[in-house]
Amino acid sequence: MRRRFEGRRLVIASHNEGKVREIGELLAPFGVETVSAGELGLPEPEETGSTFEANAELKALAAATGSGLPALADDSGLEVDALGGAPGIHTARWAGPERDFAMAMRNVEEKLQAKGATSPDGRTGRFVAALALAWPDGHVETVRGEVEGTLVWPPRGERGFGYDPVFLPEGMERTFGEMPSEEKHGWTPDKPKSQALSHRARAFAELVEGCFVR
Ligand SMILES: O=P(O)(O)OP(=O)(O)OP(=O)(O)OC[C@H]1O[C@@H](n2cnc3c(O)ncnc32)[C@H](O)[C@@H]1O
Ligand SMILES: [Mg+2]
Repeated sequence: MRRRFEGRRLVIASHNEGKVREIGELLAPFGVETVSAGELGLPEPEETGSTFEANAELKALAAATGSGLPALADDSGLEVDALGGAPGIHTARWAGPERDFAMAMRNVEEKLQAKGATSPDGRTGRFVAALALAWPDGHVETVRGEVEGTLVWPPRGERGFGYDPVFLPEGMERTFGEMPSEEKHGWTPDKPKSQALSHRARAFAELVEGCFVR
């Protein structure tokens, strides 16, 4: 049994604007008042975990204990099969301190080229997201969502954030960078969770089942 979120206010424990926006969209139908870690002036904890789940949990717990409110964190990344699962939990770091995603996408592409990965089946990977919902008393609920796809080059589309323009989700014709965010989510609370498309929406659909009532 998951612990249910019964408050009014929830901290979105992320300093990534793109994520804060997407999580806000996913939460909107639940009538929860959200505030981001940045707006509360909470520090960005060091991500010392060796899994997405561990990093999501440490970010959520830091925000929940720092604010006295329940907090939802997301740790996510891109795993490229031909690169042995890299960049994985280091996906943000590949963009450098300036968070330069044009450079990060180029870097992934150069590594794929160096492996001779030119055909789509040599360029498979997935986006992974772990979501952790933590309470100030230290209780945490954690879920994971994944979406398989292929890496395209050159980047396509101006929407979304991060690596979205190079990620073509399986069975789709447009990259995440070309989709409006409703399509990237693929899910609203009136739909079965199997409709969720993005890693984040898949994880969220799993989490709300036990933790949120509309
Ligand atoms: O830790 P917080 O403050 O939440 O923000 P962050 O950007 O550092 O987030 P992560 O540590 O979880 O790193 C995730 C990386 O994966 C990328 N990423 C995650 N989800 C993505 C998505 O839906 N589309 C594109 N890129 C994504 C994102 O741009 C980051 O570089
Ligand atoms: Mg981070």
